[in-house]
Amino acid sequence: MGGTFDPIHHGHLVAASEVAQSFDLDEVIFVPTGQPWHKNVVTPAEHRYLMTVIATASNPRFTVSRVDVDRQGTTYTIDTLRDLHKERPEAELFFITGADAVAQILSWKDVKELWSLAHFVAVSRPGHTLSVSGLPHQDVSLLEVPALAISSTDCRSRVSRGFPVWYLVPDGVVQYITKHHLYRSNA
Ligand SMILES: Nc1ncnc2c1ncn2[C@@H]1O[C@H](COP(=O)(O)OP(=O)(O)OP(=O)(O)O)[C@@H](O)[C@H]1O
Ligand SMILES: O=C(O)c1ccc[n+]([C@@H]2O[C@H](COP(=O)([O-])O)[C@@H](O)[C@H]2O)c1
Repeated sequence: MGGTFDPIHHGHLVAASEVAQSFDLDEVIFVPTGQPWHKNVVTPAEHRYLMTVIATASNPRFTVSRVDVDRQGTTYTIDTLRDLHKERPEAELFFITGADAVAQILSWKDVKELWSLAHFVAVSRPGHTLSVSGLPHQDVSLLEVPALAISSTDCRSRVSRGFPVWYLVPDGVVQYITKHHLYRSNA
């Protein structure tokens, strides 16, 4: 599951858990982005990576990969999948996205090659229509997951306005945000 994870929240974790269960996955690898081309991310990748490690630590099926954080330059999923294939040549890869992300997928780099590297699973998300219209049906599955209207944007905004994010993100992530003074002034 790729994401900016700025910060990781319970919407991400529930989506990953539901896909793991429904597709009988051995492992869910969370892959925090380095610098995505489509977002102006100001929080250093190392903070986003560590929050993802903290959030996933209690689930033995969840792991976190540094492939995107450690690669120089802009993050593209085509590179993420190539790197994961090199690391795990025997693995059958699934890439988990939300309804909003999959709706943009035709604009992603080397999209035609993406389908040969992984099966894509798009999960429902409040406020977004889940659709595979225009996408190769054999390569993309849809999954309805419990609706959690949580976004990282809203979490950042709440922290910057002095509102709590308890129960929107895991407790350890709240503590990390507080300790490192994240999101105090940016929404
Ligand atoms: N509440 C949610 N329910 C289902 N999927 C989600 C949810 N939040 C995020 N996702 C999906 O998780 C992946 C990573 O999301 P991302 O890290 O960009 O979080 P975000 O909440 O969308 O962030 P931002 O608000 O900064 O855009 C994306 O594919 C996104 O669609
Ligand atoms: O490869 C691309 O061109 C591309 C464009 C937009 C998003 N992605 C990936 O989609 C995942 C979710 O992105 P985001 O912005 O919702 O965090 C993340 O792993 C991004 O690297 C990838």
